[in-house]
Amino acid sequence: MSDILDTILARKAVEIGLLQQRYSRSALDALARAADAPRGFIAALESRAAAGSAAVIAEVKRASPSKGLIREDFDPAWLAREYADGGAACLSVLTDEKFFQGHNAFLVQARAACTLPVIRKDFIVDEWQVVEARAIGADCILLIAAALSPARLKALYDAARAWQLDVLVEIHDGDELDQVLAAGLGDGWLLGINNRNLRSFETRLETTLDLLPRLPAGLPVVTESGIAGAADVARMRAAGVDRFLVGESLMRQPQPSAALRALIGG
Ligand SMILES: O=P(O)(O)OC[C@@H](O)[C@@H](O)c1c[nH]c2ccccc12
Repeated sequence: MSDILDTILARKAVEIGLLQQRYSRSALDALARAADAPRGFIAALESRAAAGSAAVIAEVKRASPSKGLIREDFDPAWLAREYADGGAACLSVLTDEKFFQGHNAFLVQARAACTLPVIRKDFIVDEWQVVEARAIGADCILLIAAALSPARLKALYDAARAWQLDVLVEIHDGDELDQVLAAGLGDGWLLGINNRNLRSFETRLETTLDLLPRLPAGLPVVTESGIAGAADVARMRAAGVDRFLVGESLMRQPQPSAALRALIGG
């Protein structure tokens, strides 16, 4: 049976074809070379965590397949300034147009409005999308284990590192964790555990908590999705998780800066 992830990946194959029609590879490479230098996504996150604070990647997310439209008044530059003001370590910007109502331009606008590093949140399955990410100014990319064979994960990771991009590798269960660890990635990546199942949309914070005993010591982990407030942050921090990716609960607030400050706490 075909689920939402398969549907999204089928659309990505079309978009990659369009990208390859719009640019020659040498033209896309030239844009990527001309882009602003990467800001150091992992370094920014790690310095916040090392300082003993909750390190939050705050997400610019207008809509999602599971929630529909999340925020009516949507201004990526304003949101970026709110998130920076509220103490975000990094930003995440959805660039997928069809399923999340995102846009490459939103990443450009958000990044230009602050000094924080930005991850391009999309479904990357091809090297051209990695180069496109650098061309629009991304500092980090997401690679989703459920969408990639181990060999492709490694190839895309290597491509990202060659462009000085950091990588957030997302898993959702123990099998995906084993695959990622077996892929033999070097440095320059972080592990993300998505509490939301991309196939069923079920969101459980136990997804992160249950996987913790299986993680290699010293591997930094980001808990993603379903963080609704300060109580969830406290619960995670009590279990030793200090890095967070938060979208919806901040996007629904009239003043995201204040909401983020409350989430991070003292
Ligand atoms: O809005 P939430 O529940 O705070 O979740 C944010 C982020 O984790 C979620 O948007 C996400 C995690 N992994 C993804 C992969 C693709 C698209 C979106 C995502």
